[in-house]
Amino acid sequence: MQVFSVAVAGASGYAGGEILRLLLAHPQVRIGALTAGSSAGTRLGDLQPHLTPLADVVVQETTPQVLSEHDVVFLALPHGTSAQVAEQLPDTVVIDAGADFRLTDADAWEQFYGSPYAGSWPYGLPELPVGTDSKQRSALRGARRIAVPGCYPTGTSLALAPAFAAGVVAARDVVIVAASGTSGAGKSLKPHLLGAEVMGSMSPYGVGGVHRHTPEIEQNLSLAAGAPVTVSFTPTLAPMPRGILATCSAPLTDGVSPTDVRGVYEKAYGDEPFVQLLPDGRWPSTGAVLGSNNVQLQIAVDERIGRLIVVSAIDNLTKGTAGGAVQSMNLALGLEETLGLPMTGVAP
Ligand SMILES: NC(=O)C1=CN([C@@H]2O[C@H](COP(=O)(O)OP(=O)(O)OC[C@H]3O[C@@H](n4cnc5c(N)ncnc54)[C@H](OP(=O)(O)O)[C@@H]3O)[C@@H](O)[C@H]2O)C=CC1
Ligand SMILES: CC(=O)N[C@@H](CCC(=O)OP(=O)(O)O)C(=O)O
Repeated sequence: MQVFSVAVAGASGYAGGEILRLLLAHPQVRIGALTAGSSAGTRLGDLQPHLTPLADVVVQETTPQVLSEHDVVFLALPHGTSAQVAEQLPDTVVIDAGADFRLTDADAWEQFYGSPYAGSWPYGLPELPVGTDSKQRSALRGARRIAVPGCYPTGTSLALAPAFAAGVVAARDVVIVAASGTSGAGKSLKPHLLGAEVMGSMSPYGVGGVHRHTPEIEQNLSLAAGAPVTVSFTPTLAPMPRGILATCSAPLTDGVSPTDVRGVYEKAYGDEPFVQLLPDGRWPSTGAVLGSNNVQLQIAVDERIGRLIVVSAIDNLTKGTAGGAVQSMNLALGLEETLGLPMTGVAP
């Protein structure tokens, strides 16, 4: 059995920590260098106390020399940092959890990120329908560079893409409201994320089409539809550490019945190991997907106003980041896609 050496840059952060949690259970991976920024020189056990088997590994500085000795490098670094590191790793498979290479439209990048465009890499969302008969996974097999999706785009794109791919919704008045756990904002100290601000309270942010995941969601849905799709996207912060619950809706095409829509989703996801269309009447919850690579979905048709409503739940750190990253690595290396990825959540 082939074993691949893997380094993680950003090992002290939330995304890097979750990548390591999954890699520790991966049968074909040997964890090598762990790197970070200001915490270089610290034992991982002092930074990520839940990663017991790696407690005595000392985190190193993030340099091309340290990282290039590996078959695979995961980058879990702030936006802009990963692009600089990746270009110095020409011979390594690089899986970037950051946003640097997610967008194919340079103007959209500059508008939403306000920095120079670095380019685009194959997008790491294997289950994403691309047109009627294809999925994004075909672009990931054997890839040497992969851009892992943002957490909101993962849950929301998988919620609506089958409907766009099948043409059962119209590409206008698409509305998405999603609540995220606070780990989505990373580990660094931010005043609006203090416990006293977040506990027992919910609030929106990035309202009015300005959140940087808006163009990423539009890119995914446009790819599915084969035509431009625009969305109204409103993120909200929820008083929980992990999870994203997204409520997504779009106008139904004339003459489409609730049974037709259910058939579309059953066909799109019936064979997907990580995407579960729940039985009628049961609704997704973040608690049920906690710590797993699963996406739970449920659909409803509001016949009174002719809209499709799709609710999705993911764990933002697992399927929304690290799980998507490891799943993409499996495809890039020609391994079984599900290796090392939890399909059971943690409850209660
Ligand atoms: N949290 C989430 O749900 C998701 C996060 N992501 C992406 O993953 C990436 C990491 O996010 P997250 O883990 O949340 O962030 P954190 O703030 O928790 O971690 C950031 C990591 O980057 C390291 N770092 C910061 N600056 C540098 C630098 N100049 N050189 C080397 N290392 C540096 C930090 O090291 P140190 O501690 O030593 O400073 C730390 O390990 C981001 O691009 C984020 O957008 C993607 C999807 C979802
Ligand atoms: C709750 C929260 O703050 N979430 C983050 C998104 C996390 C994510 O997916 O990050 P990247 O696109 O940066 O990789 C945000 O809204 O900025």
